[in-house]
Amino acid sequence: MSTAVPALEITGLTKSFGTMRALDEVDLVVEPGTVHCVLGENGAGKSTLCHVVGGSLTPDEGVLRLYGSPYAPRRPADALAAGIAMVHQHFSLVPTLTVGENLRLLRLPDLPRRVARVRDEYGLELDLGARVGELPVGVRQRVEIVKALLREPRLLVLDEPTGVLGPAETDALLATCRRIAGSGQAVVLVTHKLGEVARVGDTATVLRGGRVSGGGPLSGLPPERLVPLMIGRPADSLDAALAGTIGLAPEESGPGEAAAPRPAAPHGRTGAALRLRDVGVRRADGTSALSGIRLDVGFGEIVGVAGVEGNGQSELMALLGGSLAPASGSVELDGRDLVRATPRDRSRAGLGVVPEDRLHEGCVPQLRVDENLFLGRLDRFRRHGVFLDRRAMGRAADDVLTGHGIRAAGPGALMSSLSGGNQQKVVLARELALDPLICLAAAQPTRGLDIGAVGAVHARIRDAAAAGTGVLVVSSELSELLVLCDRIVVAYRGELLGPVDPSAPDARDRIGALMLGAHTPEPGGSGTARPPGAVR
Ligand SMILES: Nc1ncnc2c1ncn2[C@@H]1O[C@H](COP(=O)(O)OP(=O)(O)OP(=O)(O)O)[C@@H](O)[C@H]1O
Repeated sequence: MSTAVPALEITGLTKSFGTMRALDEVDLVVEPGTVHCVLGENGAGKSTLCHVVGGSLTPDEGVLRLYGSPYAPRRPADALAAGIAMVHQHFSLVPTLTVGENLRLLRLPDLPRRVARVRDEYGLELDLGARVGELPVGVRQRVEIVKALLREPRLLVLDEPTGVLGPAETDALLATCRRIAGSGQAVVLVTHKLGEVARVGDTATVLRGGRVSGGGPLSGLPPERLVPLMIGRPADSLDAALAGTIGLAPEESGPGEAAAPRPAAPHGRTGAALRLRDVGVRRADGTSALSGIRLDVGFGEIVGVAGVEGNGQSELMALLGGSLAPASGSVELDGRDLVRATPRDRSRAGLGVVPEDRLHEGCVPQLRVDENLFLGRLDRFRRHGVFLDRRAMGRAADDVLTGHGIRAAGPGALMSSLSGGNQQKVVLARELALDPLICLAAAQPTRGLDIGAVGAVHARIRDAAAAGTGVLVVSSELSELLVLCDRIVVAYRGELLGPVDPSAPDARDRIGALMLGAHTPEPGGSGTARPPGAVR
């Protein structure tokens, strides 16, 4: 490790939003030529820290030094001029433009040479003529990284860059981080994934409730020491299967280590909570996004949809949420036709939907947290059918916030003021509270959540299933599906392949093969007496 002046040195950084102290006297040192990981639970202050370094937030107190010089950015342009490039959680590309057009918006001199250098040095290939809106999410993320690297930064800050990436794309990104550090620059990497930390990090700082709870060289901070610093309780309090998936066990959790089997749903209902028959969906340009989909989710059953992103999963969720109508086929909730039902009708009928893009589709950012929690159900707080009893609503919301461990200034805080993970928890809490809840369809339910919250969400999903709800989980995290689901189908080019029994010894390999389009039949069927899943 270098003994030169630190790339970034932060001392006594404090930032409050009203009464919420997001950062409280934070100290942090990043050496050049290293990858420094910033860890912490949802709402710990990680993004706020990134925004201060990137010049989009001004601190209340504290001193920043960049390569030994005082650094006090007032706006993002100051950070860029000082040699800092940022990659935030949300994409900053213009979807209607091509990759090349997006890069030209940077107005950098000598762009072709820079693009060639980034390609040769980091192996990051781009199709400059491709329209960004049509690119898979992993490729879009690559464009964001290239965009940051084109500036030839001295410090690259990545705020949860792997949340939206599949395993191969994550590997490529982590390799890029190492290469950047290897060529002498510094990287700050915000992540929830301890496996990634162990693979690329040199040093770490852990935040908890806005304060530094620990940190130092990662050689002395194995996951079992990081976990208590992050979540305030010992690593062995985590669900065993989950611990495997975050690098606390020697092997990644896999089949056979899946969660203990749940008892069959006590209500003894037969039939399907959700039934899709021969469903076809077309995109706006007329091409087929989903075809011949047959899927049953039984009462009390958890069905997973695996697959590389961009194989029809988004359209499946849009179909269930009611924003996309099928071109053919039927969609039924407990025998009730849903095809023409509005999103509100669906929610009232008992279909909970957690969309992938919670901020834009799952909630109303400019409304309060309590209004978002009871969206569509405000009537229960009306007095004399007219006045909204805001106190009662606030009390009910407070209970939900406490019960779900949601960090917010209070029920009256604007949804947009919550950290990404806490927004996610609000959307999940709202959908899980539907009454009745016949079926819950959740896309990437734990994306962006801290490791303590992931376990809590898995427990809630299992509880809902144990109470008879059918659950459909779309996730790009195969480890998550293997610990959570009774049955897994694989989205491939708009079809659902499988099913695979996650407890089968070769489940991971079989799912991997199906992701590449292999039509391997399940020996002996799904291995359960449950309704058949995708039938191909
Ligand atoms: N603009 C804002 N207005 C009010 N409060 C804010 C604002 N931005 C952040 N906060 C609050 O500051 C705290 C820290 O948020 P931050 O986004 O930094 O957390 P985080 O560690 O990045 O969390 P996550 O892992 O969920 O992304 C949170 O409690 C959040 O609600």
